[in-house]
Amino acid sequence: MGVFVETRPTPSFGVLLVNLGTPKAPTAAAVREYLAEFLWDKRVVDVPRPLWWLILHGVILRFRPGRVAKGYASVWTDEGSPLMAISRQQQAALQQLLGPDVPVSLAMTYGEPTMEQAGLELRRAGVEKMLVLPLFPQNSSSTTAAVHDRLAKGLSRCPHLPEMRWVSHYHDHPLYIKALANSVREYWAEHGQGDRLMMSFHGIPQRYEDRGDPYPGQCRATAAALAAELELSEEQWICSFQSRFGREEWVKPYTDHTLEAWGKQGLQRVDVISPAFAADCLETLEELEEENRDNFKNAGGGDYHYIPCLNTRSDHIELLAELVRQHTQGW
Ligand SMILES: C=CC1=C(C)c2cc3[nH]c(cc4nc(cc5[nH]c(cc1n2)c(C)c5CCC(=O)O)C(CCC(=O)O)=C4C)c(C)c3C=C
Ligand SMILES: [Fe+2]
Ligand SMILES: [Fe+2]
Repeated sequence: MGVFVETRPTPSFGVLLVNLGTPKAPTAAAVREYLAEFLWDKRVVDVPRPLWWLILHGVILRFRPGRVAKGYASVWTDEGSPLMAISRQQQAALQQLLGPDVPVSLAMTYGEPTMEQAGLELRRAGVEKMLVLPLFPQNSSSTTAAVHDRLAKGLSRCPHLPEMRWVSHYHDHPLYIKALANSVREYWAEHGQGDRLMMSFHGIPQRYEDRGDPYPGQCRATAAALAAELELSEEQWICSFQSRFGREEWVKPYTDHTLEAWGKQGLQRVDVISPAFAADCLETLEELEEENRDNFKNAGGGDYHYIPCLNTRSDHIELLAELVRQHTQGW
Protein backbone atom coordinates (compact mmCIF):
# COMPACT_ATOMS: atom_id res chain seq x y z
CA MET A 1 0.00 0.00 0.00
CA GLY A 2 1.52 3.32 -1.07
CA VAL A 3 1.70 6.10 1.47
CA PHE A 4 2.25 9.67 0.33
CA VAL A 5 5.02 11.24 2.34
CA GLU A 6 5.70 14.95 2.02
CA THR A 7 9.48 15.31 2.08
CA ARG A 8 9.66 19.10 1.66
CA PRO A 9 8.96 20.99 4.90
CA THR A 10 5.96 23.30 4.53
CA PRO A 11 7.10 26.93 4.79
CA SER A 12 5.48 28.77 7.63
CA PHE A 13 4.77 31.84 5.53
CA GLY A 14 5.49 33.49 2.18
CA VAL A 15 5.90 37.07 0.98
CA LEU A 16 3.92 38.73 -1.78
CA LEU A 17 5.80 41.73 -3.16
CA VAL A 18 3.54 44.03 -5.18
CA ASN A 19 4.33 46.95 -7.46
CA LEU A 20 2.15 48.94 -9.82
CA GLY A 21 2.54 47.20 -13.17
CA THR A 22 3.86 48.34 -16.51
CA PRO A 23 3.22 47.74 -20.22
CA LYS A 24 4.47 44.52 -21.83
CA ALA A 25 6.15 46.41 -24.67
CA PRO A 26 7.03 50.02 -25.51
CA THR A 27 4.32 50.17 -28.17
CA ALA A 28 1.11 52.18 -28.41
CA ALA A 29 -0.98 48.96 -28.37
CA ALA A 30 0.67 47.61 -25.19
CA VAL A 31 0.51 51.01 -23.46
CA ARG A 32 -3.18 51.29 -24.40
CA GLU A 33 -3.90 47.88 -22.85
CA TYR A 34 -2.01 48.87 -19.68
CA LEU A 35 -3.64 52.30 -19.32
CA ALA A 36 -7.11 50.88 -20.04
CA GLU A 37 -6.81 48.59 -17.01
CA PHE A 38 -4.96 51.02 -14.72
CA LEU A 39 -7.08 54.11 -15.40
CA TRP A 40 -10.34 52.20 -15.14
CA ASP A 41 -9.67 51.54 -11.44
CA LYS A 42 -11.93 53.80 -9.32
CA ARG A 43 -9.15 53.99 -6.73
CA VAL A 44 -7.05 55.80 -9.34
CA VAL A 45 -9.66 57.87 -11.19
CA ASP A 46 -12.92 58.46 -9.34
CA VAL A 47 -14.83 60.28 -12.12
CA PRO A 48 -18.36 58.79 -12.18
CA ARG A 49 -19.15 56.08 -14.70
CA PRO A 50 -20.27 56.02 -17.52
CA LEU A 51 -18.85 59.55 -18.08
CA TRP A 52 -15.32 58.31 -17.37
CA TRP A 53 -15.70 55.45 -19.88
CA LEU A 54 -16.48 58.02 -22.58
CA ILE A 55 -13.52 60.24 -21.69
CA LEU A 56 -11.10 57.31 -21.25
CA HIS A 57 -12.00 55.43 -24.42
CA GLY A 58 -13.12 58.42 -26.49
CA VAL A 59 -10.18 60.73 -25.80
CA ILE A 60 -7.35 59.49 -23.53
CA LEU A 61 -6.79 56.02 -25.00
CA ARG A 62 -6.82 57.46 -28.51
CA PHE A 63 -4.05 59.98 -28.06
CA ARG A 64 -2.02 59.23 -24.93
CA PRO A 65 -0.66 55.70 -25.71
CA GLY A 66 1.32 56.79 -28.77
CA ARG A 67 3.01 59.65 -26.91
CA VAL A 68 3.64 57.66 -23.72
CA ALA A 69 4.98 54.66 -25.71
CA LYS A 70 7.77 56.92 -27.02
CA GLY A 71 8.71 57.68 -23.42
CA TYR A 72 8.78 53.97 -22.57
CA ALA A 73 10.87 53.25 -25.69
CA SER A 74 13.48 55.77 -24.52
CA VAL A 75 14.01 53.92 -21.19
CA TRP A 76 13.29 50.29 -22.21
CA THR A 77 16.01 47.73 -21.34
CA ASP A 78 17.07 44.31 -22.66
CA GLU A 79 15.13 42.83 -19.73
CA GLY A 80 11.99 44.82 -20.56
CA SER A 81 10.39 47.73 -18.74
CA PRO A 82 12.72 49.09 -16.02
CA LEU A 83 9.98 48.70 -13.40
CA MET A 84 9.53 45.01 -14.23
CA ALA A 85 13.24 44.25 -14.58
CA ILE A 86 14.11 45.90 -11.25
CA SER A 87 11.12 44.36 -9.45
CA ARG A 88 12.28 40.88 -10.56
CA GLN A 89 15.81 41.65 -9.33
CA GLN A 90 14.39 42.85 -5.99
CA GLN A 91 12.34 39.65 -5.67
CA ALA A 92 15.45 37.51 -6.32
CA ALA A 93 17.60 39.52 -3.89
CA LEU A 94 14.99 39.34 -1.12
CA GLN A 95 14.55 35.60 -1.75
CA GLN A 96 18.31 35.16 -1.43
CA LEU A 97 18.37 37.08 1.85
CA LEU A 98 15.36 35.34 3.43
CA GLY A 99 16.42 31.87 2.28
CA PRO A 100 14.43 28.98 0.76
CA ASP A 101 12.08 28.59 3.74
CA VAL A 102 10.37 31.90 2.93
CA PRO A 103 9.10 31.89 -0.66
CA VAL A 104 8.89 35.35 -2.23
CA SER A 105 6.51 36.00 -5.14
CA LEU A 106 5.93 39.11 -7.23
CA ALA A 107 2.59 40.47 -8.39
CA MET A 108 1.59 43.66 -10.16
CA THR A 109 -1.60 45.56 -9.36
CA TYR A 110 -2.25 45.92 -13.11
CA GLY A 111 -1.12 43.49 -15.82
CA GLU A 112 1.15 40.55 -15.13
CA PRO A 113 2.15 38.73 -13.01
CA THR A 114 -1.40 38.94 -11.65
CA MET A 115 -2.33 38.53 -7.99
CA GLU A 116 -3.89 35.21 -8.92
CA GLN A 117 -0.71 33.91 -10.58
CA ALA A 118 1.48 35.02 -7.66
CA GLY A 119 -0.98 33.60 -5.10
CA LEU A 120 -0.96 30.24 -6.88
CA GLU A 121 2.82 30.26 -6.96
CA LEU A 122 2.93 30.73 -3.18
CA ARG A 123 0.24 28.09 -2.68
CA ARG A 124 2.24 25.59 -4.75
CA ALA A 125 5.24 26.32 -2.52
CA GLY A 126 3.09 25.21 0.43
CA VAL A 127 2.41 28.64 1.90
CA GLU A 128 -0.54 28.96 4.29
CA LYS A 129 0.24 32.41 5.66
CA MET A 130 1.09 35.37 3.50
CA LEU A 131 2.67 38.75 4.18
CA VAL A 132 1.65 41.32 1.58
CA LEU A 133 4.37 43.89 1.02
CA PRO A 134 3.32 46.63 -1.43
CA LEU A 135 6.45 48.42 -2.64
CA PHE A 136 4.88 51.80 -1.87
CA PRO A 137 6.62 53.42 1.12
CA GLN A 138 3.80 56.00 1.45
CA ASN A 139 0.22 54.75 1.72
CA SER A 140 -2.27 56.05 -0.84
CA SER A 141 -5.79 55.03 -1.76
CA SER A 142 -4.56 55.13 -5.39
CA THR A 143 -1.77 52.56 -4.83
CA THR A 144 -1.83 50.65 -1.51
CA ALA A 145 -5.63 50.43 -1.26
CA ALA A 146 -5.77 49.43 -4.93
CA VAL A 147 -3.45 46.51 -4.09
CA HIS A 148 -5.94 45.50 -1.39
CA ASP A 149 -8.91 45.55 -3.80
CA ARG A 150 -7.04 43.71 -6.54
CA LEU A 151 -5.74 41.04 -4.19
CA ALA A 152 -9.24 40.41 -2.83
CA LYS A 153 -10.47 40.09 -6.42
CA GLY A 154 -7.53 37.88 -7.44
CA LEU A 155 -8.15 35.49 -4.56
CA SER A 156 -11.93 35.50 -4.96
CA ARG A 157 -11.89 31.99 -6.48
CA CYS A 158 -9.28 30.64 -4.06
CA PRO A 159 -10.81 27.81 -2.01
CA HIS A 160 -8.10 28.00 0.62
CA LEU A 161 -7.59 31.61 1.63
CA PRO A 162 -4.24 32.12 3.39
CA GLU A 163 -3.94 33.92 6.70
CA MET A 164 -2.76 37.40 5.72
CA ARG A 165 -0.90 40.36 7.16
CA TRP A 166 -0.07 43.67 5.51
CA VAL A 167 2.67 46.25 5.46
CA SER A 168 0.50 49.33 5.03
CA HIS A 169 3.39 51.81 4.71
CA TYR A 170 7.02 52.29 5.74
CA HIS A 171 7.42 56.02 5.00
CA ASP A 172 9.15 56.72 8.33
CA HIS A 173 10.91 53.42 8.95
CA PRO A 174 14.44 54.20 10.23
CA LEU A 175 16.03 51.75 7.76
CA TYR A 176 14.16 53.34 4.83
CA ILE A 177 15.34 56.83 5.82
CA LYS A 178 18.89 55.48 6.40
CA ALA A 179 18.94 53.76 2.99
CA LEU A 180 17.78 56.98 1.28
CA ALA A 181 20.37 59.01 3.20
CA ASN A 182 23.13 56.50 2.33
CA SER A 183 22.22 56.71 -1.36
CA VAL A 184 22.38 60.53 -1.28
CA ARG A 185 25.65 60.62 0.66
CA GLU A 186 27.27 58.09 -1.68
CA TYR A 187 26.09 60.12 -4.68
CA TRP A 188 27.52 63.31 -3.17
CA ALA A 189 30.82 61.58 -2.36
CA GLU A 190 31.21 60.75 -6.06
CA HIS A 191 29.67 63.81 -7.75
CA GLY A 192 29.85 66.59 -5.14
CA GLN A 193 26.83 68.20 -3.45
CA GLY A 194 24.34 70.48 -5.24
CA ASP A 195 22.93 73.78 -3.94
CA ARG A 196 19.55 72.21 -3.27
CA LEU A 197 18.10 68.71 -2.84
CA MET A 198 14.68 68.29 -4.43
CA MET A 199 12.69 65.33 -3.08
CA SER A 200 10.12 64.80 -5.80
CA PHE A 201 7.22 62.43 -5.06
CA HIS A 202 4.55 61.19 -7.47
CA GLY A 203 1.49 63.39 -6.86
CA ILE A 204 -2.23 62.75 -6.37
CA PRO A 205 -5.20 65.10 -6.86
CA GLN A 206 -5.55 67.65 -4.01
CA ARG A 207 -9.16 66.48 -3.65
CA TYR A 208 -7.94 63.00 -2.62
CA GLU A 209 -5.84 64.48 0.18
CA ASP A 210 -8.77 66.68 1.29
CA ARG A 211 -10.94 63.62 1.78
CA GLY A 212 -8.32 61.82 3.84
CA ASP A 213 -5.72 60.13 1.64
CA PRO A 214 -2.65 59.94 3.94
CA TYR A 215 -0.15 59.89 1.06
CA PRO A 216 0.92 63.56 0.76
CA GLY A 217 1.34 63.89 4.53
CA GLN A 218 3.51 60.77 4.59
CA CYS A 219 5.59 62.12 1.67
CA ARG A 220 6.20 65.36 3.60
CA ALA A 221 7.18 63.32 6.68
CA THR A 222 9.64 61.20 4.64
CA ALA A 223 11.18 64.33 3.14
CA ALA A 224 11.55 66.03 6.54
CA ALA A 225 13.11 62.89 8.05
CA LEU A 226 15.58 62.55 5.16
CA ALA A 227 16.50 66.24 5.40
CA ALA A 228 17.09 65.84 9.16
CA GLU A 229 19.19 62.70 8.62
CA LEU A 230 21.31 64.62 6.07
CA GLU A 231 21.47 67.66 8.41
CA LEU A 232 20.13 70.01 5.72
CA SER A 233 18.89 73.50 6.57
CA GLU A 234 15.39 74.64 5.45
CA GLU A 235 16.78 76.46 2.39
CA GLN A 236 18.67 73.40 1.18
CA TRP A 237 15.75 71.10 0.41
CA ILE A 238 12.19 70.94 -0.87
CA CYS A 239 9.42 68.34 -1.02
CA SER A 240 7.59 68.56 -4.35
CA PHE A 241 5.13 66.49 -6.41
CA GLN A 242 5.39 65.32 -10.02
CA SER A 243 3.48 63.27 -12.65
CA ARG A 244 0.22 65.26 -12.81
CA PHE A 245 -2.56 63.64 -14.81
CA GLY A 246 -5.67 65.50 -15.96
CA ARG A 247 -6.72 69.09 -15.46
CA GLU A 248 -7.68 69.32 -11.81
CA GLU A 249 -5.43 70.69 -9.07
CA TRP A 250 -2.88 68.19 -7.68
CA VAL A 251 -0.91 68.45 -4.46
CA LYS A 252 1.68 71.22 -4.54
CA PRO A 253 4.36 72.43 -4.99
CA TYR A 254 4.72 71.03 -8.49
CA THR A 255 8.14 69.61 -9.42
CA ASP A 256 8.17 71.02 -12.98
CA HIS A 257 7.05 74.55 -11.98
CA THR A 258 9.59 74.63 -9.13
CA LEU A 259 12.45 73.57 -11.40
CA GLU A 260 11.44 76.16 -13.96
CA ALA A 261 11.39 78.87 -11.28
CA TRP A 262 14.78 77.76 -9.95
CA GLY A 263 16.15 77.74 -13.50
CA LYS A 264 14.94 81.32 -14.00
CA GLN A 265 16.63 82.32 -10.73
CA GLY A 266 19.87 80.90 -12.18
CA LEU A 267 20.35 78.14 -9.61
CA GLN A 268 23.78 76.59 -10.25
CA ARG A 269 23.00 73.00 -9.43
CA VAL A 270 20.09 70.89 -8.23
CA ASP A 271 20.07 67.25 -7.07
CA VAL A 272 16.79 65.35 -7.47
CA ILE A 273 15.71 62.18 -5.68
CA SER A 274 12.33 60.45 -5.89
CA PRO A 275 11.69 58.53 -2.66
CA ALA A 276 8.12 57.35 -3.46
CA PHE A 277 9.40 54.87 -6.03
CA ALA A 278 11.03 51.67 -4.80
CA ALA A 279 12.29 51.10 -8.34
CA ASP A 280 13.26 53.38 -11.18
CA CYS A 281 10.51 53.53 -13.78
CA LEU A 282 9.04 55.72 -16.49
CA GLU A 283 8.27 58.48 -13.99
CA THR A 284 11.90 58.78 -12.90
CA LEU A 285 13.97 57.74 -15.93
CA GLU A 286 11.92 59.68 -18.44
CA GLU A 287 10.01 62.36 -16.52
CA LEU A 288 12.78 63.30 -14.06
CA GLU A 289 15.92 62.33 -15.98
CA GLU A 290 14.76 63.75 -19.32
CA GLU A 291 11.70 66.09 -19.19
CA ASN A 292 12.43 67.89 -15.93
CA ARG A 293 16.15 68.15 -16.67
CA ASP A 294 15.11 70.05 -19.83
CA ASN A 295 12.64 72.20 -17.84
CA PHE A 296 15.40 73.30 -15.50
CA LYS A 297 18.12 73.82 -18.12
CA ASN A 298 15.89 75.56 -20.66
CA ALA A 299 14.78 78.01 -17.97
CA GLY A 300 18.43 78.94 -17.33
CA GLY A 301 19.41 76.47 -14.62
CA GLY A 302 22.90 74.98 -14.28
CA ASP A 303 23.73 71.34 -13.52
CA TYR A 304 20.98 68.83 -12.92
CA HIS A 305 21.70 65.54 -11.13
CA TYR A 306 19.22 62.70 -10.70
CA ILE A 307 19.93 60.32 -7.79
CA PRO A 308 18.58 56.82 -8.60
CA CYS A 309 15.91 54.99 -6.59
CA LEU A 310 16.89 52.43 -3.95
CA ASN A 311 16.36 49.60 -6.48
CA THR A 312 18.56 46.60 -5.53
CA ARG A 313 20.86 48.41 -3.09
CA SER A 314 21.73 46.01 -0.28
CA ASP A 315 20.43 48.45 2.39
CA HIS A 316 17.09 48.53 0.53
CA ILE A 317 16.81 44.73 0.43
CA GLU A 318 17.81 44.66 4.13
CA LEU A 319 14.96 47.10 4.84
CA LEU A 320 12.48 44.83 3.02
CA ALA A 321 13.76 41.81 4.97
CA GLU A 322 13.39 43.74 8.24
CA LEU A 323 9.80 44.69 7.31
CA VAL A 324 9.14 40.98 6.73
CA ARG A 325 10.66 40.04 10.10
CA GLN A 326 8.75 42.75 11.99
CA HIS A 327 5.39 41.84 10.44
CA THR A 328 5.67 38.07 10.75
CA GLN A 329 6.52 37.77 14.43
CA GLY A 330 4.74 34.80 15.95
CA TRP A 331 4.25 33.07 12.58
C1 LIG B 1 4.55 55.96 -6.16
C2 LIG B 1 3.26 56.02 -6.03
C3 LIG B 1 2.27 56.35 -7.06
C4 LIG B 1 1.12 57.10 -6.84
C5 LIG B 1 0.66 57.69 -5.54
C6 LIG B 1 0.45 57.18 -8.09
C7 LIG B 1 -0.76 57.86 -8.29
C8 LIG B 1 -1.36 58.09 -9.53
N1 LIG B 1 -0.85 57.80 -10.79
C9 LIG B 1 -1.72 58.20 -11.76
C10 LIG B 1 -1.54 58.08 -13.16
C11 LIG B 1 -0.42 57.49 -13.81
N2 LIG B 1 0.71 57.02 -13.22
C12 LIG B 1 1.52 56.45 -14.16
C13 LIG B 1 2.74 55.82 -13.96
C14 LIG B 1 3.24 55.41 -12.71
N3 LIG B 1 2.73 55.73 -11.48
C15 LIG B 1 3.48 55.12 -10.48
C16 LIG B 1 3.29 55.23 -9.10
C17 LIG B 1 2.29 55.98 -8.46
N4 LIG B 1 1.17 56.50 -9.04
C18 LIG B 1 4.51 54.39 -11.15
C19 LIG B 1 5.53 53.53 -10.45
C20 LIG B 1 4.38 54.57 -12.52
C21 LIG B 1 5.33 54.08 -13.61
C22 LIG B 1 4.91 52.81 -14.29
C23 LIG B 1 5.94 52.30 -15.27
O1 LIG B 1 5.55 51.51 -16.13
O2 LIG B 1 7.13 52.63 -15.23
C24 LIG B 1 0.89 56.58 -15.44
C25 LIG B 1 1.41 55.97 -16.76
C26 LIG B 1 2.24 56.84 -17.56
C27 LIG B 1 1.45 57.94 -18.23
O3 LIG B 1 0.50 57.65 -18.96
O4 LIG B 1 1.78 59.10 -17.95
C28 LIG B 1 -0.33 57.25 -15.24
C29 LIG B 1 -1.37 57.59 -16.26
C30 LIG B 1 -2.84 58.76 -11.10
C31 LIG B 1 -4.07 59.31 -11.83
C32 LIG B 1 -2.63 58.70 -9.71
C33 LIG B 1 -3.45 59.14 -8.56
C34 LIG B 1 -4.71 59.34 -8.54
FE1 LIG C 1 1.07 57.01 -11.15
FE1 LIG D 1 4.77 60.87 -16.02
